Amino acid sequence: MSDEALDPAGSGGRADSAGRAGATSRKATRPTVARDDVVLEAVGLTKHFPLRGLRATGAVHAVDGIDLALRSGQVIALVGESGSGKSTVARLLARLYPQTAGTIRLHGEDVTAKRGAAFRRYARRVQMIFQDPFASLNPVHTVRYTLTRAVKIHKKGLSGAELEAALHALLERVQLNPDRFIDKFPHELSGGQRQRVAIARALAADPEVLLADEPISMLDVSIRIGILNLLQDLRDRLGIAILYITHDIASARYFADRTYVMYAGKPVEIGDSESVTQSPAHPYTQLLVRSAPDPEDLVSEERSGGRGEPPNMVNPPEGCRFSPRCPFATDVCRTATPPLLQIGTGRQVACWGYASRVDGGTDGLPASAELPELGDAAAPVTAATTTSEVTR
Ligand SMILES: Nc1ncnc2c1ncn2[C@@H]1O[C@H](COP(=O)(O)OP(=O)(O)OP(=O)(O)O)[C@@H](O)[C@H]1O
Repeated sequence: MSDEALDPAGSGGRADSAGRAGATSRKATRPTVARDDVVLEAVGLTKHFPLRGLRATGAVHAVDGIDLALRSGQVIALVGESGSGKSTVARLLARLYPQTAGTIRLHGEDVTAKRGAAFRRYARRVQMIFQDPFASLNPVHTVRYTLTRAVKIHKKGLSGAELEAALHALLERVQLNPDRFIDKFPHELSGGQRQRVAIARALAADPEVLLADEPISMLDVSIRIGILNLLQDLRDRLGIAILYITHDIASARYFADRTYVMYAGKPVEIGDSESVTQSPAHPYTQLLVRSAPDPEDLVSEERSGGRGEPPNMVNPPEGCRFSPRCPFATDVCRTATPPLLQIGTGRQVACWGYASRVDGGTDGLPASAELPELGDAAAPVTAATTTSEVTR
């Protein structure tokens, strides 16, 4: 089934009067935030999963000390290959896992110890959208049932015409025609339509933050852009802060305001998406960009790539975790962990190759003789600079 049944009017124009389910309750539950205000913040967020088994010792270092600030009306992309810790970051922010270390703050308030009603209040403000819309909707329930349940959890006491209006408003908000879709079962919907219903269910909570974990990767290529456009619309109209998790740096450029490139549980490059994708500074980002043959092409089935060893996350490499795969690595890269260095407005890179160029000199950084020679950050990556390729 195609997505042609979408309401082409987008219902966006009606959204403020009808499209926000329970607009009055929004006022009651949601603090007023200005566009670009920090809504959700992680500081030093870390997750180590202890190995299980009789003789097992150690832990998987899934996420190691990430700082992240999600702002109202902004999309941040977390990009990286499989196993780099992207989903774990989203699950930590959703409080589905306890963190090993670090703090999560909502509007500046530490939420890491919240339980019971306080946790439930947090959970409704920070909603997750999962990768697989086929698994995330119960096949025995209609769209009406699924959305009614979500609305009633978050807006107790709604019934009759008010409830019906709220359900219609939610479907309109995700650009599905309510009359056509409200009584459908999941098997009667396309993947894109199911993902829209899953997004509508998340919106029932009137969230301030959406954590979208690869929301398009399981969808037919022809409908991916439609879902990204919908999320963009929610960002713009409702000012929702969005964390967008993806393997695909090309879609990050299209969709995200800022991009964080993750490698082996750590961010290695951060900046506005245009700069990160057009002039990647970190050798790993260069490799990712290189593996996306056409940055304009959001609908490819697969990116090129194949060779290259992902790091051991139980005993991550010493120093820079990318050093075993990096064509520029020197001794310092293999022994000392590079900090995130400021390399321009809003841009940071964790690479010793930039240590001699950062503002404020090189105090505390290795002597320049020890540092790797990197090419111009803006220079295109060539085969000669690429010894391995990302696996996905
Ligand atoms: N519940 C868990 N228990 C143990 N290890 C886990 C658990 N969840 C994730 N990991 C490990 O943590 C590391 C990071 O996994 P994560 O799923 O966050 O990466 P990812 O970048 O999202 O990968 P993918 O794109 O494949 O989902 C991996 O080595 C993974 O095997």
